[in-house]
Amino acid sequence: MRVSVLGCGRWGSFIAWYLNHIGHEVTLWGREGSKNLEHLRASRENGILTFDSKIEITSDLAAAVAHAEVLAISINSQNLRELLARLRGHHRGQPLVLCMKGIEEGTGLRLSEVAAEVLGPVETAVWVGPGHVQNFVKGVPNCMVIDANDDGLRRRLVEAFSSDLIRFYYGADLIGNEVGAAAKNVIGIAAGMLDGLGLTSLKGALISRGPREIARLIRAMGGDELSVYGLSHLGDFEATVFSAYSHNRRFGEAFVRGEPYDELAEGVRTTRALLTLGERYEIDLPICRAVSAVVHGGRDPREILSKLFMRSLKEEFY
Ligand SMILES: NC(=O)c1ccc[n+]([C@@H]2O[C@H](COP(=O)([O-])OP(=O)(O)OC[C@H]3O[C@@H](n4cnc5c(N)ncnc54)[C@H](O)[C@@H]3O)[C@@H](O)[C@H]2O)c1
Ligand SMILES: O=P(O)(O)OC[C@H](O)CO
Repeated sequence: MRVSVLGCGRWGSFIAWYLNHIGHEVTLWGREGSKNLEHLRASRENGILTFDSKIEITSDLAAAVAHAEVLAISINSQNLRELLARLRGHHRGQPLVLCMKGIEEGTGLRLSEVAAEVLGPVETAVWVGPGHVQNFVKGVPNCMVIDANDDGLRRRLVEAFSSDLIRFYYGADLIGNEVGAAAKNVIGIAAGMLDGLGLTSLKGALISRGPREIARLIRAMGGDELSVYGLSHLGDFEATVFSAYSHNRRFGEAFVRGEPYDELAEGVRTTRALLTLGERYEIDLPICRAVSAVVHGGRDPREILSKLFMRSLKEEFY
């Protein structure tokens, strides 16, 4: 399959590396002037992976799109709308594979909904689930999930992209998989905060209570609440809540320690988007609210944690 990957950061570069590794014809596009692109062009490596000579690297969006049967996109979620608007003039209806985890701030739209809003009806898949580049390039396998708004696309991609390095499952709940994947980053920030506060032992409670509030939201949005226990959310906790590689977990830890953190932590802006959805669907999201109170509201994390504990008492499952 001829695939163009749009976005040459940590994950986009990996997607290009992986698809080439399993025999697809790959072009990687990045913005002209992008440091990642320049570095990859000059050295064909990015500090974590090394590119095979067959991978084309370009800053010509029109050429990258013209070449492709499928477009895989992996950039900051909040910039997807802007990239799709640039893509509009070149797009010839090729299916999109969104390799990203977020919900649009301001609108509360899932990324597949953003794609439909900008490009009109388009076959769109999401590729989500656990995995860090550092592990994959060492040959450590993982399981992921591909879901789509079109059954044929979902099947074609799972079958074309599966290998002994990534075992893909057919996703069957686009709402649940998109919301679950985005929300795991917020749980990851909360986990990092616990690490930073010396409260790592509370992570068990976090990974039990976090999915319950996200499950209620998914159900209210028309998805299947069981999706929260699939690869896109619970299945991603080892790679996020417990991993030394997770940018979201590391952001949360650095934040409560008052240290700077420069990498992309998608959960920061997804937190706000989830609260928008919580209001829209009248679902209380206490853990998301707590993360937002600390990260956006500047509140003391210990005080916010104590408030979480002192809420009215509840049945465990409701
Ligand atoms: N296991 C997984 O599924 C997995 C793993 C890592 C990251 N991700 C997801 O991949 C996405 C990207 O994360 P990352 O770690 O690669 O981030 P990153 O910061 O390393 O890379 C983002 C890239 O997007 C580019 N970019 C930003 N706005 C753009 C625009 N408007 N047009 C073109 N390029 C633009 C940046 O220049 C950068 O190269 C996130 O949504 C993240 O959650 C998924
Ligand atoms: O490093 P993070 O927190 O962006 O997580 C990366 C992947 O989503 C883990 O599967």
